[in-house]
Amino acid sequence: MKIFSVEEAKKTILNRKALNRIDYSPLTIQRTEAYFGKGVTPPQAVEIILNSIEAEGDAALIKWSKLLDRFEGDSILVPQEKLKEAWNNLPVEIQKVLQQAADRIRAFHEKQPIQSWISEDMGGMLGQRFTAIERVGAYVPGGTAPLPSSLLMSVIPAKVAGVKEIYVATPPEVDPSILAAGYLCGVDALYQVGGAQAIAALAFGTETVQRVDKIVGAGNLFVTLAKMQLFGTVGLDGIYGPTETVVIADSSANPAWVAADLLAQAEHDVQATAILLTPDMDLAREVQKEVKEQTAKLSRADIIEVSIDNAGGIVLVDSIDQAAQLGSDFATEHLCLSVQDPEALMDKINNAGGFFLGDHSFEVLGDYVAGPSHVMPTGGSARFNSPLNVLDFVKLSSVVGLEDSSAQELGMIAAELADLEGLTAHAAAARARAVQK
Ligand SMILES: NC(=O)c1ccc[n+]([C@@H]2O[C@H](COP(=O)([O-])OP(=O)(O)OC[C@H]3O[C@@H](n4cnc5c(N)ncnc54)[C@H](O)[C@@H]3O)[C@@H](O)[C@H]2O)c1
Ligand SMILES: N[C@H](CO)Cc1c[nH]c[nH+]1
Ligand SMILES: [Zn+2]
Repeated sequence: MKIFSVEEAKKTILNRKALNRIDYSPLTIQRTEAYFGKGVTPPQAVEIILNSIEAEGDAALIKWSKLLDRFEGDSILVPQEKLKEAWNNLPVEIQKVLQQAADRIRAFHEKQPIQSWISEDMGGMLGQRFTAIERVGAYVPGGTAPLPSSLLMSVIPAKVAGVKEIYVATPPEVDPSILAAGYLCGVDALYQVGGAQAIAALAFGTETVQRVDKIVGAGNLFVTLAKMQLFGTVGLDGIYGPTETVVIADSSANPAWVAADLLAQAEHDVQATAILLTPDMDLAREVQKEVKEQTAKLSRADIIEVSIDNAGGIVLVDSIDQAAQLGSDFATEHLCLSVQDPEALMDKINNAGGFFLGDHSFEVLGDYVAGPSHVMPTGGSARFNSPLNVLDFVKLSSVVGLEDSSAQELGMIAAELADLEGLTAHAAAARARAVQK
């Protein structure tokens, strides 16, 4: 893991680019050209997929799944009895930990206050009425690693919000743990399809896949690019792409744990980001050594080495305050504060998907069982977006039921403003109320 100066880091690993203009890794370019032809970029490949799903439905879905995921089945829909069978076949201790995680995630999201309200002190009924989104698609990543935890983290907040129909899509072959998690959470259907093609199918609907009102869930570059291209066609939760973690550490931090936390997130994807910001050169060297030694023992060392080489590093900062500013500007998904006083440091930082306070509240707890959803904003979108939560599954409607007297008085103001805008029909509608019934 390379040690950077702040100046070097600002030109490289801390330099955020808009997602669809990033320099794709050679591996990603090579894979995409292998499927779509020389010179085809990932956004162009995604556009090809989306257009074909919209035009050809299931036929295109099967075609892409065969090409991209070596799918050999003939139906995208996994029968519900397969979900129940997978749950029943799980070892009891695995059923127990999935249930424990699900219970904590539910308990956390049930604490989120969602309350419709009506006031009567502005001339009649005025307020906001919350309603759950009717149909939600939850994408569960499963390319390099099946993530049943992601199914819990996407579906449970939707259930707490009152969403009536929840459809899951995840790449084939679907790991039994994901099927079992789908049974545990009571999903309405589970489709064995991944990538951009899954997002397109949920957005447009096909002969087999239910069209939904909103799609949530994390995914790789292709899933994220598909969501970006489908903005407006379907409701979307945000940019929850390749995993990112930034650790801010001082001399109090445990270098072995800092290295372990960086590697945990680096193993998600060749495009994952793992960065340490520290003013302590001794710690930097210790972590560098730990990263090397620990990586050698990890089964996903191949992914880690690419991601660390691609977007990882240690940045030697002048102070913890400078680290806080750099961290906030980077707006990472996970921000781990392994410092003497993490709460005080958090108060100096505005942007992060999730704050993990202290050496013991490590982000892997957040990945599985702390409670908040681990589906968190990436690509710098933590500047304006949040981790997936109950609010993603409700929408509100304004309620206006003014008393006649107030309406007439306000109508005259509206009419003047309509005149100002040259909207004569608006003005006429307002003035029509001014005339006694
Ligand atoms: N931000 C978060 O909250 C969060 C949470 C969990 C996981 N993640 C991220 O989700 C991602 C999971 O990635 P994954 O790849 O394991 O699974 P994935 O399910 O996101 O993507 C796999 C799909 O990508 C498609 N694909 C792969 N290469 C392609 C190519 N060259 N052209 C077109 N399509 C292609 C395949 O069809 C496959 O079904 C990782 O980046 C991980 O870091 C993020
Ligand atoms: N850290 C991931 C979010 O970027 C979530 C996850 C799932 N399983 C393990 N980790
Ligand atoms: Zn993780």
